[in-house]
Amino acid sequence: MTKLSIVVPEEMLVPVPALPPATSTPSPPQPGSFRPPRCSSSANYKNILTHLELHGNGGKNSSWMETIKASSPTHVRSVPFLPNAHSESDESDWNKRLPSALSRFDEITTAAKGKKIAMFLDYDGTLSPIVDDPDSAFMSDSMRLAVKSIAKYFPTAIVTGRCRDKVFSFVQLAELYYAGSHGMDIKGPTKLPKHTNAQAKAVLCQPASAFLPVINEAYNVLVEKTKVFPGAKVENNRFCLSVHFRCVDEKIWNGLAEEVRSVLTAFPDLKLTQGRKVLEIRPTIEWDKGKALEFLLKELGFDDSNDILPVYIGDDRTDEDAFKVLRDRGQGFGILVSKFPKETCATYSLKEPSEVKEFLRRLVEWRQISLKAEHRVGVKRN
Ligand SMILES: O=P(O)(O)OC[C@H]1O[C@H](O[C@H]2O[C@H](CO)[C@@H](O)[C@H](O)[C@H]2O)[C@H](O)[C@@H](O)[C@@H]1O
Repeated sequence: MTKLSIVVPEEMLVPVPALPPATSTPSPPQPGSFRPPRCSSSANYKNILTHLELHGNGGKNSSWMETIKASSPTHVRSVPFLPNAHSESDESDWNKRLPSALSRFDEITTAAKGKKIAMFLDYDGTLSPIVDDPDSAFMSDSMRLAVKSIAKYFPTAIVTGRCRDKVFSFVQLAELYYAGSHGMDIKGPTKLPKHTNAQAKAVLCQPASAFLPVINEAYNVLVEKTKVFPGAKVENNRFCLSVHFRCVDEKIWNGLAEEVRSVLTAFPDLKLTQGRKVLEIRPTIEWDKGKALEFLLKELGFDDSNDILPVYIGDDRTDEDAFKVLRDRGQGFGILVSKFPKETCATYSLKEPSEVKEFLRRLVEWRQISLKAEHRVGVKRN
């Protein structure tokens, strides 16, 4: 029997006990809220829960806190019924299941021949390494240059759980699309790159704007109520909130989660999910990074086009919604940033932000070479 080891990553944890999982029926749409044509997020979330249940991490007896303790991304955890787990063959199994986008680079560029690449990039854990202080998750200059170069050749969007203005202050590239608040706040480039049209510049999509008052109210209450938990930090991401517990003593994680849950009982239009040592609070509308990806493809004029190759790179559970959209469309590739095996709808993997940078650089190089070749052919013909 093949031995298998698995890391239960931070973002694949079961939701806080007693909260409705993401599969629950959302509240009726609020005035002005946007109902997208199709939704895929809950299905994927259900898969993850099923996975956790299958492997003994989501069972009723295991507490939320125990699950979190076992979830550090550097913590290799054996599947209970397959003991003595981690081995070199595990790594090669993982590489076979989700090959490196760098080692399979030629496969990707072959698929891109005759098509236009559209690049979608998550921020935290993808373009910047995970750090303790969310306000200090800066992007390196070399990463900024790599993203700037990619945007010269391909339409490029940042798709993040962060507030759009905040992520812009980190990235500082006006030629990109930005989809903040898990895709609930989308804006087109303010500086027009060569490949975009004038229409794209005016893009603005805010499907959760009707929820702003309730989100702000919940933010104020959460700031007050979490003050007694040293290290806890509430981040206002405009159309969603984050309660960070990375710097909270794990002995009080459970208490903090209970407090957040208790606050949310007064806000039935908000739901709670979980990311990398963060509790995420957002409106109950059916909108996620996958919906944002579909919206942007449409805005770019590629909705029904076979001439597009969308590439989405991300590290978080929330990015799975976008990976799934690509998989369901049979179009483009999801690239998961992770050093460890995870359940995923992505096609390829990259280990960390430095590999993301390397991948972006190689793509730029490939594009420059193919443009030169196209130019030479054009000159010969004329
Ligand atoms: O969609 P993303 O761009 O991946 O944003 C998801 C959350 O990212 C940030 O939190 C995460 O990164 C922090 C900085 O490295 C880290 O301290 C935290 O523990 C991580 O959860 C961001 O602060 C959140 O608001 C986003 O929801």
